[in-house]
Order: sequence, then C-alpha cells, then structure tokens
Amino acid sequence: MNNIMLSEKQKEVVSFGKGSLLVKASAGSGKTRVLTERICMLAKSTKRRILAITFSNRASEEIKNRLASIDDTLLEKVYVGTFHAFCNYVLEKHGAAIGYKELPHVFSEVEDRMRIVEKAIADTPSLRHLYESKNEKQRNQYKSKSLDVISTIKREVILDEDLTRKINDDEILLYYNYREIMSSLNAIDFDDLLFLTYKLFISNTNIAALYRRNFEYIFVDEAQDLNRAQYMVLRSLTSDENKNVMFVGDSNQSIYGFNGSSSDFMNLDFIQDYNPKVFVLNENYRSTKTILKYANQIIPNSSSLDEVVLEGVTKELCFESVEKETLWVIDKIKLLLQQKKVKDIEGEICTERIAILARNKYVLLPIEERLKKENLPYYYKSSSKGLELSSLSGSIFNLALQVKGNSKDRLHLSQLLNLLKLKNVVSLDDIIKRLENGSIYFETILTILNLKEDGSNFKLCIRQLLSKITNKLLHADENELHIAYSDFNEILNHWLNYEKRTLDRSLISFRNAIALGQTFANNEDKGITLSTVHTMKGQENDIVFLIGMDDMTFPDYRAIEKGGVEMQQEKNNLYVAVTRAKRYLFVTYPLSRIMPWGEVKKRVKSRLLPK
Ligand SMILES: Nc1ncnc2c1ncn2[C@@H]1O[C@H](COP(=O)(O)OP(=O)(O)OP(=O)(O)O)[C@@H](O)[C@H]1O
Repeated sequence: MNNIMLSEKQKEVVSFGKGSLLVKASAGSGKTRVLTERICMLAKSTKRRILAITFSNRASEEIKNRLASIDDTLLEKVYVGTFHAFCNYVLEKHGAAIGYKELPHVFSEVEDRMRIVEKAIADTPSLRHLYESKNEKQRNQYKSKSLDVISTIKREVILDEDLTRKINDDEILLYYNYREIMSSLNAIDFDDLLFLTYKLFISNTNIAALYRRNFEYIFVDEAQDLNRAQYMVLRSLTSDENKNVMFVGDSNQSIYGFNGSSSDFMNLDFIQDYNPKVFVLNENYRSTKTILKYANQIIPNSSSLDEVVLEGVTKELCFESVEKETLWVIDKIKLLLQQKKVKDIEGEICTERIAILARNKYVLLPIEERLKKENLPYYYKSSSKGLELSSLSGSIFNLALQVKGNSKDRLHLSQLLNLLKLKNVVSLDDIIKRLENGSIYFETILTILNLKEDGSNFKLCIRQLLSKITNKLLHADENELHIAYSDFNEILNHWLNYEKRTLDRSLISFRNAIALGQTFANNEDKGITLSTVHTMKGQENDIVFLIGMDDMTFPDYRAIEKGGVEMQQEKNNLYVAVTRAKRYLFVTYPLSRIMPWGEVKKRVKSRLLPK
C-alpha cells in the first residue's frame, strides 16, 4: 500500500461501507488513490466480486498494477476495465442470447465504418440521389454526419419502438440498412458494445441477475464522462437491494462531450436512483501554489490552496512565431536538463519528468522535428496502441486474420484482394493458389491457413514464419523482409499480451482485444512525453509545457464557431492540461501561425487563459 498517509477526508471515502457514494474530486485530489485503496479494502471483506469501470485502458492498467503491487491475488476478485472492455466480455460470454451465434467482430477502424455507411446510403433510395449529387468532400462530410446519427441512436439508447419520435424516416432507414450490413458481416462497432449489452440485459433478465449477484460493489471512475448508454448498462447491473456504487469524478474535467458523455451524471438529480452520499475532495496533492492559482483563474475555486507548501513556477510567454516558440521550449528543456537540480523539484531533472502538451497533435509537429534534430529522446503518449504495421506482409496478415476469424467478413476480404491485386477469388484457400510458392506473401497466407481457431498454435506459427523470414534474409537483403520481421514480432508481442489476460481464446477474440487496445505492452516509455490534452487525462508530470495557446488553436476554432457546451468543454480541457503539472508549468503561444495552405495568420492569446 502507498506509504503516504491518507487525509481524513480520503479515509472517510475509503472506509465507507455499503450503499452508494458520489465523490466529487477536483484535479489532483487523490481520487485514483482513494479508489484503489477502497477496492483493496472491500476486496478483502467481500466473498463476491468487485467491478471497477475506468475510462481508459491506461487507467485500468494503473489500477490493476496498484492492486497487484498490494496483493496479486486481489485481481482474482476484481474486474478492472473500460465500459467497452466489460461489455465485450459480457457479449463474448452471452452474445448468443441476442442472436450472435458466433462472436461478432468489433470493427474499430473509422475507414471500415465509412465504407459500410456508404453502402447503407446507397441502399437507401431517398438518400442515394442526394448523396450522388455531392462532390467528394461533401460526400465524406455526409458519411461522417450519417455515422454520427447512427452513433447517437445507440449512445442515447433509442430503442426501435421510439425511433419515429426522435429521428426522421430517412435516418431510420439508413440506420436499419447500416445495421443489416453490419449483421451480414457478423460485425459490431464500439457503440454496439454498450447498446447490445444493455439490450441483452433487458431482454434476458436472468443473465443480468447473474452479473448483479456476481458483483457486490461497482466503481465508476471519471463519472463526469458517462454517457447514457453506459449509465443504462450500469443500471442493469444494480438493483434496489444491491446499489453499492461509487461514482467518482470531477465535472470540471468533462472533456468527452463529442462522444455523447455528459457531466450530468455527476449531478444528484441524474443519479437519484442511487441516492448516493456525497463526498467532496478538493485538496490538491499534486501541484504547487503558482500552478493552482493559475488553474483557479481558469475555473474559479476549483482547488483549495490551504495545505499547499511549495511555490513552484508558472509562466506565460508569448512569441513572434511558432518557430520562436519551438526554439524557446527546446532551449528551456536543455537548460533544465543541464541544471539537473532546480528549486521545488526533488531529485535530478531527466527527460521522463518533462511533458509537452497541446490541444491537437499537429501543434506538436514542429517540436517533434526539433527534438529529433537535437537528439532529445521523446515519445508520443497514446491512449491505446493497436497494431502498428508498416510492411505489406503485416497488413496482409492482419486482413487475412480477420477473414479467417470471421468467415462472413467480405469487407476485409475485398481489401485483402485489393492489396494482393487479385480478382475473382472468394476464399483464403483460393488466394494461396494464386501466389508464388515460397514468396513472403504466400508464407503469410499459409501461416494464416495453418492457424487453429482457438489460437493454440499461434505462437508456434508466427515463430516458424519469423524463422522463414530470417532464412530468406540470408539470401536476399530486402527491405520488405526486414520490416515484415519487425511487424511479425509486434504481432507476436500483441498475442503474448492477449494470452496473459485471456483463457478463453480465439482468433476473433484476439482481433477484438486488439481493437479494444487491450493487447499493447504498457512499457514505461522513455524520454520527453508529447501528448494531446485528452490523452494526458489522469496523468501527471513534474514539468509541463503547454504550447500553442493561441486563440483558434486552443480553444479549437470549431468550438468557437459552435459556442455553448463546446466552449465549456474547451475550458475544462485547458483546466485538465494545466493541472497535469506538478511543479513547473510553462504556457506559450505564438503571435503568428503558418496555415496548412501556406498563409501566415496573425494570432492572439487564447481567450481561455487568465487575463
Ligand atoms: N493524502 C495524500 N498525501 C500526499 N499525496 C497524495 C495524497 N493523495 C494523493 N496524493 C498524490 O497526489 C497526486 C494526485 O493523486 P491522484 O492521481 O490519485 O489524483 P486524481 O484526483 O486522480 O487526479 P486527476 O483527476 O487530476 O488525474 C499523486 O501524485 C498522488 O500520489
């Protein structure tokens, strides 16, 4: 257990017994810590299990690691995962009850869903005509908008019988067509994971009852990011007799409105079914005085400064151009690294203690370029890493794996054929006949054909393929072979991570685990962290540079156009960014920016920053 003493308020939350509680915890007030310690305390006292729902895979991993470091048998009693991962777990076990005889394949790629919605539009006569009259850019916008409509139906949990009251007839037809195509491919999307689980629970009350009996306590981390579908799944998991739910979150950190989430669920009126006891944690244990004063100017009274001792450093700086801003950041980093020891930071400064954050990834590109030039180590923080393949053979394997795991998957079969430049082929058995015997593509497909459905020979097959590639490399030093070698190693690593966490294995469940970001190794990343603010949520660093704080960049110009809730979310996003800093915070902005089309635009300080 963490040696640092819990505060009295934190102790009260940790030791709270049965019943529901709503913990309103401001940034850095120790909510993750309180959550972990309470899980640990309850796991020892209950004979049943505990469900801990987090908002990201990273947060799940952190809680799991903290629990395992206390006692690794704890994890046998606690399911820790995101809502999506939990719903996937439920559907893997009980999907047959709502008609999924075979495990559905989670289509996570937006490009795949765009293709499917395009087909759905083409199948909807009243929309097809309108769609065909548009240019390519407009068509893409139309497809994205259509996907939004479909997502909203699922996120808002609108059942078929209520559709006519909420959306127009064309949209209903489009939604039905999309659903039919997905079903013909035995595929589901991320929104389906939640929506279908909810449907499963309401149509099979015995299955819902099983989960209610199984989990005695439920924890919902980042409750300000709940959406309706998630809330409805949660409702199905609790009953009048069993309402031991801990909601913990901070409405000032609500930044996922674009995903249909709403901080309403931090509001007692919205969760009155649970009648939770409210606790407020507002002492900040993370940041120094100057940082908190700055954060309190963005969101007034968000943190109490009473117990904060260290001053730290907070500076806002403005530069003529992005180039000057970039150079200053790099010079400052080099200086801090040279100084090694600075006021209010214990121990030596190293690159791992520094983070550079921005609203959007493109803002980080000039910094990345410069870091490379200067040979300073850095990495991009990512919320979950899927397979990152660079070779053609790797992509062929990835597509063929999907086809092998899901025989109805014509979508990826046609992508595979495109990649191999083949026509009039309908199966993997036919594909291999058309490839040159012994070529790397032939070996790749052969490996897929040899895989058993339950994955029991997966490691063996990939290792055999790797040794074939090694042999080939002795005779031909081809670039594709080198990249393929590294790709198949990456695939093997993902499998090994999957294998560790799953007993009930299959090729399609492996693909789904990849889609859900559950198979990447959460290795300690080395160097300076580069991250968007969204991805940095829940994390902290001693020294934070928040760059690109010019208006239109942060807040994002689209949010300015829309105003209202979107601007509130931008403000929350800034608050999240600023409160990631433990000791030093540097906020910078340029007075000019070169736009992607070459025009130089004047910029001003972000309207969200303190005046
Ligand atoms: N009682 C305490 N005494 C000293 N340090 C503490 C205490 N509780 C938490 N901390 C430290 O404060 C920091 C913030 O804690 P934690 O990450 O749990 O906060 P959080 O509320 O989840 O933050 P956020 O929502 O901003 O991500 C951590 O470094 C943690 O170790």
